[in-house]
Amino acid sequence: MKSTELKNIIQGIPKTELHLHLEGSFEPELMFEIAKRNNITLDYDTVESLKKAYKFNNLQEFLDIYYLGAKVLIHEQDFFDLTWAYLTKVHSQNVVHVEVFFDPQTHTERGVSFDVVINGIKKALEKGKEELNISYKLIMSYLRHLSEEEAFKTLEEALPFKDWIDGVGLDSSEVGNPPSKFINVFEASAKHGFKLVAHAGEEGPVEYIWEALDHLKIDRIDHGNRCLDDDTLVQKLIEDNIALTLCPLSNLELKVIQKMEDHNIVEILDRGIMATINSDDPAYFGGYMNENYYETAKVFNLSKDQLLQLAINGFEASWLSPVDKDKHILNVKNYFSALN
Ligand code: HPA
Ligand SMILES: [Zn+2]
Repeated sequence: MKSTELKNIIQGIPKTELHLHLEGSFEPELMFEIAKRNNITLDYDTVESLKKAYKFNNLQEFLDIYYLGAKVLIHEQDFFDLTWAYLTKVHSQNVVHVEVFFDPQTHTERGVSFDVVINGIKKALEKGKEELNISYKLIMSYLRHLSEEEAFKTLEEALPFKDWIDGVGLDSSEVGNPPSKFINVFEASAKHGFKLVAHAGEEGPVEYIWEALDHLKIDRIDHGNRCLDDDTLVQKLIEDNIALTLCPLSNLELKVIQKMEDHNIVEILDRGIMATINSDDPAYFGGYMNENYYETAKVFNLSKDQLLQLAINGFEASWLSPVDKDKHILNVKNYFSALN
C-alpha cells in the first residue's frame, strides 16, 4: 500500500485514545506562550532548543523534562488551554472518544490547588463534547515515585469532584515503585466507585503486571509490553478480557524498544490479547494518534483487517456504555466496508 493511501485510511478511521497524559500533550509553542504570560523563565531560550532536549534514553530522563514543562501551568486558563489544544488536535485526526490522564500531584505539590487544575480540564472537555463531539472519561493518576500516603491525600482532595473523575491510574517512575506499594489507596479508590488502571510492564518486569491485576484489581493495563514473558499471564489477559493500552512511539522514544520492528504489538494481537494503539505523551514522542497508527502499520505492513481490529479494540476497551460501543463499532465496520 502506498504511504499516502495508508495515511488516508488511518485518518478516516473513527478512533479512540485511551492512554494520554494531558501534561504530555503540552506542545513547546503553547508552553512558551503560557510561560510568558505567567512570567516564568524556561530553561531553554527557544522552542527549537527545547525540542532538541527531547532525546531520552529511558523513562526517567523523559519524566524529568515532562515535570519541568508542567511547572508553567498555574491558572485554570492554563489547564483549559492545554486540554483544548489536545482536543482540537485529535479532532483533526478523527478521534471521537478519549480517556485522558491528569497528574494532580505534579501541580498540587507546587501549590496549585486541585480545583484550579480540574476546573480548567473539565471545562475544556465539556467544550470538546459540545463543539467537537468528542466524548470523554477523565482519569486521575497517582504518581508512583511518591508515597501511598500522598496518594491518599490526593484521593481526599478529589472527592468533591468525584462525579467528574471516572477512574484512577498509576504513572511515573516504574522500576522500584511496584503496584503493591499502592494496594490500600487503590482499594479505597474502588470503594469510592472509581475504575482502576495502572501503568505496568513498560520498563518494569512482568511481575508488576501480575501485581496490578492481583493486588490493585485493575481492569485495564497501561502499556503492559512485557506480558508476553509469561504464558499464564497471556491466558489470563485473554480469559478476563483485559486490554492493553500500547503506545508504540512512546516505547521507541523511551528506548523500551530500539527500533519499531522490535515492537511486539503484532504478536500481542496474534495471541488474541485486546491491544489498542495510543500516543501517551504526543508532544514529547513525535506523534499523535495518526502517527502512532501509521508508524506501526508501515513497519508491520498491517492489513486492513488488523487496522479494523485495533480500532474496534479501542472502543471495546473503553469505558463507554455497551450501546455507545456498539454504535461506534458499527461506524468503524461501515468505514472499512466502504474502503473495499
Ligand atoms: O509512559 C509513561 N510512563 C510512566 N509515567 C508517565 N507519565 C507520563 N507518561 C508516562
Ligand atoms: Zn503513560
